[in-house]
Amino acid sequence: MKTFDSLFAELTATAQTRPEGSGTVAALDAGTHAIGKKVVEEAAEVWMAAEHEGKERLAEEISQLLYHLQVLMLANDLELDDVYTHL
Ligand SMILES: N=c1c2ncn([C@@H]3O[C@H](COP(=O)(O)OP(=O)(O)OP(=O)(O)O)[C@@H](O)[C@H]3O)c2ncn1[C@@H]1O[C@H](COP(=O)(O)O)[C@@H](O)[C@H]1O
Repeated sequence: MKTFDSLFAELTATAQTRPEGSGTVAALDAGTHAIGKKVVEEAAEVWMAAEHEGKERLAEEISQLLYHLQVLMLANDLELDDVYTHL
């Protein structure tokens, strides 16, 4: 099963190797403004799922939010430790 750290390692490699058809590469090319909008959209979907859609949908929406947060980290040259130091 993927974890937060293993997904970040995968996305870091994806950003470097830039495989064709990667949504991550497309998002990174679109830039921080576009990624930030996606983060806000996914956060709203997390909120709605928590209120109305049940645990399974909530877990799915949270996974998408975590993904987009990681893309935002990569777009801004943040490492996991830059975040973990504040936990
Ligand atoms: N975990 C994810 C992941 N979570 C969410 N997403 C993206 O976020 C979108 C969220 O879906 P929504 O239904 O909320 O959005 P949508 O409006 O239907 O879709 P869009 O029109 O916004 O793309 C998905 O369509 C994906 O584009 C993800 N994209 C990729 N990953 C993983 O990231 C890795 C690299 O992926 P690629 O860069 O695509 O190769 C792989 O392990 C993937 O599994």
